[in-house]
Amino acid sequence: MYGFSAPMTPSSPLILALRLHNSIPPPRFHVSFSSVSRSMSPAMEPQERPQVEASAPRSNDFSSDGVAHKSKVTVVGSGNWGSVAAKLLASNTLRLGSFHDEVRMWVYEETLTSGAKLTDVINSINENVKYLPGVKLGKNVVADPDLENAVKDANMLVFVTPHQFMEGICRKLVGKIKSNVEAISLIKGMEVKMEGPCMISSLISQQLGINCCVLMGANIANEIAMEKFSEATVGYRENRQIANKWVQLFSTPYFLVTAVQDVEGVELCGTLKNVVALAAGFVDGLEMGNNTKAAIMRIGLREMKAFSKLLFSSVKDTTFFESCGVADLITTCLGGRNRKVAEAFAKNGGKRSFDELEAEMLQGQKLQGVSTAREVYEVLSHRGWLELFPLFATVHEICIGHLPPSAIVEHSERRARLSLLDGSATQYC
Ligand SMILES: NC(=O)c1ccc[n+]([C@@H]2O[C@H](COP(=O)([O-])OP(=O)(O)OC[C@H]3O[C@@H](n4cnc5c(N)ncnc54)[C@H](O)[C@@H]3O)[C@@H](O)[C@H]2O)c1
Ligand SMILES: O=P(O)(O)OC[C@H](O)CO
Repeated sequence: MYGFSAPMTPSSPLILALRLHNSIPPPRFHVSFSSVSRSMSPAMEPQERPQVEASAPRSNDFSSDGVAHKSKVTVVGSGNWGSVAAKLLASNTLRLGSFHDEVRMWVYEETLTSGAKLTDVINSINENVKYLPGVKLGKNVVADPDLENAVKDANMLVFVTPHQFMEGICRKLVGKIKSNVEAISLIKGMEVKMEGPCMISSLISQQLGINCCVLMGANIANEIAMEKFSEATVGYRENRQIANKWVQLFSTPYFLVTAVQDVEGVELCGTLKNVVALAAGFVDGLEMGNNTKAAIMRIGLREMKAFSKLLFSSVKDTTFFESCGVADLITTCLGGRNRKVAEAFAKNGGKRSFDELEAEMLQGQKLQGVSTAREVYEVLSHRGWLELFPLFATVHEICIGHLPPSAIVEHSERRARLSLLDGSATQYC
């Protein structure tokens, strides 16, 4: 079987409740690879019901001679989430007439312990044995170790690498992509430059001169790989039609995507929750219990909102109630990698470094929270805001060994003067 063999039955209570609220498309389960028929498969109707695919011609782009062109999708990245993203996209490019079937996936090449190249293995058994073992990606996913070659024909670029590698990747892509490319970033992180913080979507837009949306949410990749029901949020700047196209390209019966016009709010939620997840992991490692963890999550959410609104006055309160906000915070603090490694860090009394624990526990997968905590701390100290964000500041100081893990509670208890933050904010980057 291939494609939509969702584990939830069409009559499961959750699916029924969601459908009653008109927020989930009707079931199209058990579509096999061979039986996918463009003319017969109905258009996906995600929550905000984009009409891109539903309206008569199936293609979106037309040349001057009126000939329709199909969009080509490339995924830049092939880690745990990158591989799942490729799987999601590949099931939809087969189904939607306005996309080429093939989804190209750029792989940061490595040699496996067997001596084989990761790319060769992915292409021969259709599985990313290192970052997503046991899951077939779809036969239309093609792994490519050559970055330039992977992007050269793409109209739609999906960026999903750990954030620390994006600056170098963008530098390599300058002048190598088509002029009409649309991009989306699934990357949870930011850069801090001399001028101030720079979100990864802005880095992509500025370095490559292209529009870039974001997709964030309560999305532990391994669960989505198993086709368990999840939600996600697309953040867009102005072009609603492009946002709809991304919603359509990612939506499946088990992956429900909603678009909101708040690119910075969505991206900051996805970025900052990783810092709170470290705090939650410290609490778990110290066995402080659920009430303490809930308190830390609440304080963290308050700091996420205040920090986001201080950086970008356009950030909307409602964004924090989308999947990218409170839902992602909860799932990451319960089951994410940042939480898990922070728990081990606290259990070891801070004596083993995050780098060491990451290498041992994640085997090549990367944490985003530790570097994000440092980046946030840089912004806070630059702007004189350290006192206003005790949880964010304390997480960084614990990570670098200046404070013990137990400080997470002692220091986060200090009353933050967040009422001071309800002022206007300047837009940076
Ligand atoms: N895994 C998840 O559950 C999940 C869910 C949502 C969002 N995200 C976000 O997606 C982004 C990517 O995470 P992931 O889970 O796909 O990756 P990962 O942590 O599983 O894997 C690390 C990836 O980095 C690559 N890499 C290593 N060194 C590199 C280099 N020098 N240059 C370029 N690439 C290099 C590796 O080949 C591998 O593909 C992160 O921002 C993460 O926060 C992850
Ligand atoms: O495993 P983490 O901590 O990187 O979090 C994964 C995702 O961001 C959860 O949505």
